[in-house]
Amino acid sequence: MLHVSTRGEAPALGFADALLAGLARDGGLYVPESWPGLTRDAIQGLAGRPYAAAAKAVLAPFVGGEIPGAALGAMIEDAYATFRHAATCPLTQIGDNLFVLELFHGPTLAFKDVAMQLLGRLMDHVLKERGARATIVGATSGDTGSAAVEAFKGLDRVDVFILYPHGRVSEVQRRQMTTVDSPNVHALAVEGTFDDCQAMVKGMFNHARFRDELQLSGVNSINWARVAAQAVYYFTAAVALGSPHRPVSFSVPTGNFGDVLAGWVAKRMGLPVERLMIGTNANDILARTLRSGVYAIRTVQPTASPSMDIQISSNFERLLFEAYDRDAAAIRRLMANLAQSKAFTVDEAPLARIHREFSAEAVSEPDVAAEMAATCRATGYVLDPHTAVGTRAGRALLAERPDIPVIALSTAHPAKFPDAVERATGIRPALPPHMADLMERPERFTVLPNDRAGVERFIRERARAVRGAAA
Ligand SMILES: Cc1ncc(COP(=O)(O)O)c(C=O)c1O
Ligand SMILES: N[C@@H](CCOP(=O)(O)O)C(=O)O
Repeated sequence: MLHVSTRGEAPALGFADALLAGLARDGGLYVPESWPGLTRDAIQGLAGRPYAAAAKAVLAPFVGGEIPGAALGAMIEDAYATFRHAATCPLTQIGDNLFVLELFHGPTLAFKDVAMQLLGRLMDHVLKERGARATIVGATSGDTGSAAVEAFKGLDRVDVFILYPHGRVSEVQRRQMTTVDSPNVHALAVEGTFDDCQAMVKGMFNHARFRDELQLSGVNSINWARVAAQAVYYFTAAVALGSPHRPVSFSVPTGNFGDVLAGWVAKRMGLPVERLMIGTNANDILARTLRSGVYAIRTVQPTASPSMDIQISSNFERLLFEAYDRDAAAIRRLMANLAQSKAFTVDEAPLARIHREFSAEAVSEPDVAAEMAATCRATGYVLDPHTAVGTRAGRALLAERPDIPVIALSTAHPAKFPDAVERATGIRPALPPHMADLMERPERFTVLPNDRAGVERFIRERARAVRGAAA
């Protein structure tokens, strides 16, 4: 299976090359050149199977034989053995036809582990096969970074540099990145926002000399393999509720648009999904875009769901590529407008295509807190603030179609955001036993100004020092 860039000016790559490349060399994002499908029988056959079995069935067509089936299967088994729930990603009912898909039973308590545990193994496998090494640079608003640190710590073929916005992640998130004592892990606190960190990472990929010298790889959802791995839980959740015989809708707390895009991919592969709800917090660029067609960047506002404090939703580019019938020139034009004037307008026909499958709701800060409080009062279930955006937006779908089950993605364990949860519910969720001493562990991080050249210099020097010490 070849992968093409949304901007049409980078070489098409196979799965393993796209996995290591991260961002395409023309600044675009890789997508498979065509969408594989699963038959109704194959989808039905996932019912009752372990999560790893579903992952093998969904991911095999994307990998396309580039990694032998037995090796891929072993990596998948291994990745999901790290989860602390027998079902890996279980469903819980919290209302009439309203379900929560718990994606937080992995090592770092957020949905990022689902893809990252596999990505770490896949990258290590490909690098070993090629006798190569890589420098991973990632931008995080808190969860991708901790999941990446956990997945890549101690690997001798990769150095990991994680850029996070200084002072804008929760204490638990920060400590998950800064307390891992492994020489190949580097936590960089950038004096800026997540969008600044993400722009810096993309800038590094577009800086050809730096990219080649350090053999850069990316683990954000700009990496196609991340999105593919996230498509799996849409299948397992829908099948548990009777798909393919019964359609379901999903409500997804959204920031960088990777997770909800994975739901769209599952639908393209044949899963009967009625609606995909994009739930945003007060950083509502996507809700505004669906309403008006105008994608316009505003200043990011800090909220109780900091992982979604994002204005530039990278993966929206992948959806636009499809909505524009894969017209790469149109995508280049939109992205040039964004770079020049911090805005672009989606044309009428592509916007109408997006509306056919997606809805969007922005959930205000008081409504997020009210959703956490009301759910806890009514059911005893404690939502984290990101999940609360999803359940609240999901209720809007139910108001329109009460007969179609809505699955809200629960993207983080409430203990990652104890202050916000306690403010809303009066309950302070405890960290699970494997993290009980997190607050006592020593931290190691470097604060850097919001300046790409300076961060590149730091990464180059640090990578040289680590490689020199290891040689
Ligand atoms: C806890 C949590 N929920 C939701 C999101 C949004 O996911 P996405 O960026 O894939 O839209 C993120 C990160 O972006 C997150 O960390
Ligand atoms: N919320 C994310 C932001 C980055 O998203 P990604 O899915 O593109 O890695 C985070 O926690 O870092």
